[in-house]
Amino acid sequence: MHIVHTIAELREKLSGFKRPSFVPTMGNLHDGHIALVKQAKPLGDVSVSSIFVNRLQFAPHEDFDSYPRTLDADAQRLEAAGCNVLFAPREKELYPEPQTYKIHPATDLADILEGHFRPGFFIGVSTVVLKLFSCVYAGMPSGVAAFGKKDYQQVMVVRRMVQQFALPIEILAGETQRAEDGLALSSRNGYLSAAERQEAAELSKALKALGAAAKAASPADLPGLEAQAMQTLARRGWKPDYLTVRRRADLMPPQGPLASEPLVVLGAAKLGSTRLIDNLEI
Ligand SMILES: Nc1ncnc2c1ncn2[C@@H]1O[C@H](COP(=O)(O)OP(=O)(O)OP(=O)(O)O)[C@@H](O)[C@H]1O
Ligand SMILES: CC(C)(CO)[C@@H](O)C(=O)[O-]
Ligand code: BAL
Repeated sequence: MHIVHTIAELREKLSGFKRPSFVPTMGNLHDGHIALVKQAKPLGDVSVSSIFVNRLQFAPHEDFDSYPRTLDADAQRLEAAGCNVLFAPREKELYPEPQTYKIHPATDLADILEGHFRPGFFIGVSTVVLKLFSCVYAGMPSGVAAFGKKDYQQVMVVRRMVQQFALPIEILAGETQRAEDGLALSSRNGYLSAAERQEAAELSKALKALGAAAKAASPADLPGLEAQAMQTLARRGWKPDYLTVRRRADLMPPQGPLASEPLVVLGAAKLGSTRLIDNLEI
């Protein structure tokens, strides 16, 4: 595996290939990331991953500074997974000057849920993803990029961007990899104390319970069920941002009979100072 830190080196290592399979990450890799690399690899002719903690998508009070940076261990895991090129740019390489040209996904999709609770988040994500895409795919006839369903809304925002800019990139959405107790794997799980780690599986349990209750309900019942689910977590010491049942197609609240369209239950909540997100398709 080649480890490259500049765009020029990346392009040099990719010259001669026609269809990169790419997994962008912020590093501190776990089995969720590795599963994405393994799923995407057979769909392209060279496997590329990036590690870049993107300041643009963090609000000033968020965890940009404390985000775990574990490049050596990450490189070992990627090499074992069959990655061919690891792109790990320094901040000055990707942002040599303040990034004043930004992608503003000003849509219903990007302003709700995560976009509501983390204003600016999808601007930062879309901007860096487009920039990473341009580093990896420039001059390529096609490509594939893999994102995890754990960040459900992020996959949808990226898909929409790829469609609106007519990028020749296929977006693969990988299933959420979980610990045995159901907790979605996430780099931020590393912030949890031992007691919090035990409690953390309650988020996926709450989504499951809300999904089961929603199946037997009508749309008018949903706000009450969602409020109950948030209260249950709050009583256990969580600070929930949202637990909600949405249409998979556009993440809007369902209008018609709940059995008639594909739905997803999404949640975000803070346990101590750690904010976790998860979701479950029902
Ligand atoms: N448990 C998981 N299963 C599948 N894909 C995942 C999982 N966790 C993260 N991913 C995906 O890996 C890619 C890189 O994510 P990132 O580096 O932010 O990791 P993360 O664990 O989600 O970190 P964070 O704790 O910051 O949310 C994203 O597409 C993300 O959706
Ligand atoms: C897609 C991404 C790498 C952009 O920084 C990040 O949002 C992530 O790791 O999910
Ligand atoms: N995994 C999504 C990136 C973030 O939370 O900043």
